[in-house]
Amino acid sequence: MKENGHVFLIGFMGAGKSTIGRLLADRLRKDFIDVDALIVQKENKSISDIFSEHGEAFFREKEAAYLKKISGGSIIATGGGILYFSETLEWMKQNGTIVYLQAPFSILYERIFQDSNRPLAMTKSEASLKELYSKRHDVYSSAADLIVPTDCRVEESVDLIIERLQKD
Ligand SMILES: Nc1ncnc2c1ncn2[C@@H]1O[C@H](COP(=O)(O)OP(=O)(O)OP(=O)(O)O)[C@@H](O)[C@H]1O
Ligand SMILES: O=C(O)C1=C[C@@H](O)[C@@H](O)[C@H](O)C1
Ligand SMILES: [Mg+2]
Repeated sequence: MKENGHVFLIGFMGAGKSTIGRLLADRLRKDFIDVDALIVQKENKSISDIFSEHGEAFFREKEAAYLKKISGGSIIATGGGILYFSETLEWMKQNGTIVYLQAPFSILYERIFQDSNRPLAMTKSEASLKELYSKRHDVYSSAADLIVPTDCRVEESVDLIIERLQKD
């Protein structure tokens, strides 16, 4: 783990970034920030309302801007689309360790489908979500310092991240 650096959890919707982030922060005694929740709080609107009122590009700009304001050494659950801007990835590489939470599409689909808090999952068909998953899988994999499976018990994923961060 980089000294004073953040731990960025990346991965597709339902991969467990929010769930794992909270537990990881407790175990490592660090602050936990969920970028999705931060945007909702700062903009005082739900993610779905931001998407429908201002569009996806507006959401992505806010996401990148709020991410960069988080103070050092936090555990950060990013949004699934955080790598939308390549410049954000460069910033993340310089400011912490990037952990890709990975699970097969079929498992993630079961976790996210019909969840009204995830506008992309609500508006896209299973086939187009699968296509998005495949594209993102390549981007997340090449961005990651560590890849950790989340198609297991939550505690196993958390233990694995801690073990690998200590070696990193
Ligand atoms: N090993 C695991 N790690 C993480 N989450 C798991 C695991 N096994 C089951 N889950 C479940 O999967 C769901 C993951 O949802 P969560 O909201 O944490 O995902 P997310 O990556 O933050 O999604 P989003 O990008 O939409 O915010 C939770 O309901 C959690 O309990
Ligand atoms: O995968 C995505 O593009 C998104 C995931 C969510 O975490 C939110 O950031 C938003 O719904 C977009
Ligand atoms: Mg989340």
